Amino acid sequence: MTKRLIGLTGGIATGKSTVANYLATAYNLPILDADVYARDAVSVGSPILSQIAQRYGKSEILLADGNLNRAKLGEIIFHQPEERIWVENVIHPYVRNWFLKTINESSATTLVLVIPLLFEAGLENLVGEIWVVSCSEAQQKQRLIQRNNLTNEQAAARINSQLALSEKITRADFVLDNSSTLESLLQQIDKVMKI
Ligand SMILES: CC(C)(COP(=O)(O)OP(=O)(O)OC[C@H]1O[C@@H](n2cnc3c(N)ncnc32)[C@H](O)[C@@H]1O)[C@@H](O)C(=O)NCCC(=O)NCCS
Ligand SMILES: Nc1ncnc2c1ncn2[C@@H]1O[C@H](COP(=O)(O)OP(=O)(O)OP(=O)(O)O)[C@@H](O)[C@H]1O
Repeated sequence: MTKRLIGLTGGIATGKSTVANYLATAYNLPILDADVYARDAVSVGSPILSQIAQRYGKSEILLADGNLNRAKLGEIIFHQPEERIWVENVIHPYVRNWFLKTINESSATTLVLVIPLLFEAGLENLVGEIWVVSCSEAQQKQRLIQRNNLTNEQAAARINSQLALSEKITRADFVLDNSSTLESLLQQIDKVMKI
């Protein structure tokens, strides 16, 4: 039987995790999260973390305990597009393989794949339908600043590293508008799940 593969994307901090948490609790759906796989890719002792350390210098990019200094790598890749592309080229194949392996091994009939960079990384074909979670640009920036404790400039750099949300909306099968209350968002999810 073919599996229903829901690709959940949107801009940074527009509400993907909020939607995924609801799909997990209310619909008991398994959630596969690209950010989790991307973290796994750079775990202590991994070949990918070694490559990153080699490029940026161990003392520069690793914390005292050997973990990746994520804030430091973020400062680099969200300000230098060529470095972002380099990092993506080493991490994305790992993430893609993890998705393929997990989908293959799962006995679930419906799976939710949370992929922030679904369009940017050309992963449209991995999923059967694309849901885009949206809100206004001002809300997105505000939520990002608040949740990650970023400056206005840092938040803008992250947002600008991604394909414009307006463009993602045009490529969606379903758009979930998260510019209002949580309740309104959950109602929209229930509606789409009934289709
Ligand atoms: C730069 C890193 C270390 C910053 O870590 P941090 O803990 O601050 O953020 P986290 O990993 O939770 O990501 C938060 C969000 O940032 C955005 N983001 C992450 N990487 C990218 C990128 N290469 N381009 C655009 N946006 C990105 C996504 O919306 C993501 O959901 C990390 O994001 C990273 O390793 N990025 C490169 C790998 C990647 O492309 N990951 C995206 C999923 S495959
Ligand atoms: N309707 C809403 N009203 C107010 N705040 C919200 C709403 N929906 C989500 N938020 C808040 O906005 C922030 C971003 O939401 P969430 O973490 O779900 O986004 P995300 O798209 O998964 O982010 P990322 O791209 O970083 O993984 C969180 O702090 C969340 O609590």
